[in-house]
Amino acid sequence: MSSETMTAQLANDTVNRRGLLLVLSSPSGAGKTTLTRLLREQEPSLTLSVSVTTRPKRSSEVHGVHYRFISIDEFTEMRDRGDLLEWAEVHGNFYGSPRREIDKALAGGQDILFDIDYQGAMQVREKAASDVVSIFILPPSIPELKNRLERRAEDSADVIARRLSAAKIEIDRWRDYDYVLVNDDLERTFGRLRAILVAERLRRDRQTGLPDFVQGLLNDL
Ligand SMILES: Nc1nc2c(ncn2[C@@H]2O[C@H](COP(=O)(O)OP(=O)(O)O)[C@@H](O)[C@H]2O)c(=O)[nH]1
Ligand SMILES: Nc1ncnc2c1ncn2[C@@H]1O[C@H](COP(=O)(O)OP(=O)(O)O)[C@@H](O)[C@H]1O
Repeated sequence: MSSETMTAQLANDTVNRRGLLLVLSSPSGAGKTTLTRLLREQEPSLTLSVSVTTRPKRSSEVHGVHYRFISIDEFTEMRDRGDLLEWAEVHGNFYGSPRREIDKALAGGQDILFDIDYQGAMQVREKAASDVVSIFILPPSIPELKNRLERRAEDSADVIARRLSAAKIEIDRWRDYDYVLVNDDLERTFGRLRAILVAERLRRDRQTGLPDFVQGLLNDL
């Protein structure tokens, strides 16, 4: 990821800034897909990194929108060609973030949203540390996490059991993230998520156009 591609002018900003990579992780059922959907509706300038996965499609999912559903052979080929920025095995399936779409979005000066697990979050951070903002979503309680997985009614009982048992290892990774949100009330959590995005976009180091902008102000004094 060259710094040149990251400094493109971002729409609606007075001052040029670098794009950022917003990484959301959580144990299954805590609400990251819901929060991602809300962010995409209300922050259209944010580009979602659509992952490839070998997991079967859920009935609510659309190929190319939520994931690109591919075979294990296709996944292995992409991975071995170096087409994935990061990849991991999660709950017995493979997932990865295609590099091409990310490079294209960054070249267009977009911020990018990743819904990936902690293994992927760590890989993205190693590759682009200063551009990553990572957020971990926790459920308000374990019974509520279980309720949400059951209410979603998209997975079989054994898949739900597998996801709940993985939650222990995932929840334990909370210290690796910049921010932690407890997703109790959805509207409140979403408000906090947006607040993080707004503040992170305004970090001094991300506003690469500031020296010129401030010089312009000084020249006019
Ligand atoms: N490392 C990595 N993890 C991913 C990727 N895409 C999805 N995941 C994670 O894989 C896990 C399972 O996702 P999914 O099958 O959609 O189930 P859900 O979390 O219950 O909605 C979640 O923790 C996702 O964040 C990816 O491209 N890379
Ligand atoms: N704050 C919340 N309060 C109540 N239900 C929620 C909340 N956030 C998400 N849900 C519901 O919980 C279920 C799991 O959420 P989802 O976004 O699919 O989780 P994840 O992507 O983390 O697995 C969905 O049915 C969703 O509508």
